[in-house]
Amino acid sequence: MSARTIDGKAAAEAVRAAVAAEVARLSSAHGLVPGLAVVLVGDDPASAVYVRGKGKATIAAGMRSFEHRLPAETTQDALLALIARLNADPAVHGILVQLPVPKHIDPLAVILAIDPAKDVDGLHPMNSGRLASGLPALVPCTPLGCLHLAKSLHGSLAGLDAVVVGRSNLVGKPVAQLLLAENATVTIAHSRTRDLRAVCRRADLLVAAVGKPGMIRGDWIKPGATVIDVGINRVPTADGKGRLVGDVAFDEAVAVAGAITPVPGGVGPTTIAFLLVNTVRAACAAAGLPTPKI
Ligand SMILES: NC(=O)C1=CN([C@@H]2O[C@H](COP(=O)(O)OP(=O)(O)OC[C@H]3O[C@@H](n4cnc5c(N)ncnc54)[C@H](OP(=O)(O)O)[C@@H]3O)[C@@H](O)[C@H]2O)C=CC1
Ligand SMILES: Nc1nc(=O)c2c([nH]1)NC[C@@H]1CN(c3ccc(C(=O)N[C@@H](CCC(=O)O)C(=O)O)cc3)C=[N+]21
Repeated sequence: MSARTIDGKAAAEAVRAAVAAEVARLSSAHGLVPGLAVVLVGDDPASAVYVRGKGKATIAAGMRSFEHRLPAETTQDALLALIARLNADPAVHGILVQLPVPKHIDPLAVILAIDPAKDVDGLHPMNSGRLASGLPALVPCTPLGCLHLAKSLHGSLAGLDAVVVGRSNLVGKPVAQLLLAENATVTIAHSRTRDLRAVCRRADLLVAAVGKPGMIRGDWIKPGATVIDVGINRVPTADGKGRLVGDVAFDEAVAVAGAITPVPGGVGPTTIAFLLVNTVRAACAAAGLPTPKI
């Protein structure tokens, strides 16, 4: 049996079309044009892939895009000063600082500097705390994408055994919170988990967010399970260009799983789509308008 491949690109296009329609309505009815500022300090391979897709998608949805590419030597003070300017800029409704930042910059200081109302990455403790407490919040985009794909496949996730491998604040923990809110029975695994293979094999829904190419093997997957592969890893190829692979050994997993997201073309495009959604939500909240239904 071969798993169904989940088409993240098509799912993302549908979300982006809904965003574009909402942006058109906001701009004609309220003169509101949502704006997203993206800050990249230095370079990181996964961030480079993300930045490539984001600017284009923002413009295509009818929104404003403000890109700030800073050299790797940028000081923390200079970065915090830029964030303060973006916090104060009424044309900017969403701020995203690409992670990781260079070693001499404290990522927590950066996250705490962002106005929680503009925190479209959902990383500020105000937002992660609200998510954990079941209150309305800006939620990280990749977890929103994962949930969107899982729900479009399963409808209800209630009672499913879900295993999330990875516990970062950006992906693992918020994915687990969203799954819990959907009434799945959630296990969070990490680098200290004993017998990870056995833990993964219990999962009806397996989310891999580790950053290790092909770490999750075919025999770690329960036959028929749904596999959501968040990993974005660039591996070398003979032609020197390199290619993107996920955290799941796709060729093995596809023979066992019921459904699986590919890399590229799975979770990645939905991350970008939900970044636009979060920016529209933040813009509406800033303008005192109700949360749009997208
Ligand atoms: N598709 C998309 O849109 C996005 C993709 N990504 C990609 O997803 C991946 C994960 O990102 P992110 O969460 O930010 O990464 P982090 O490096 O912050 O977290 C990785 C997590 O994986 C765990 N881990 C590492 N090694 C192992 C192991 N051998 N066994 C079990 N668990 C392990 C770590 O455990 P511990 O806590 O114990 O150290 C940690 O919790 C990366 O490839 C990243 O590029 C990220 C964001 C968006
Ligand atoms: N503050 C912060 N928030 C993030 O959400 C964040 C980050 N920093 N740093 C880097 C990682 C990585 N990430 C990706 C998002 C989309 C694709 C994406 O669109 N991928 C396409 C790739 C298409 C291509 O090949 O270009 C796909 O998977 O199909 C990739 C990677 C977000 N991240």
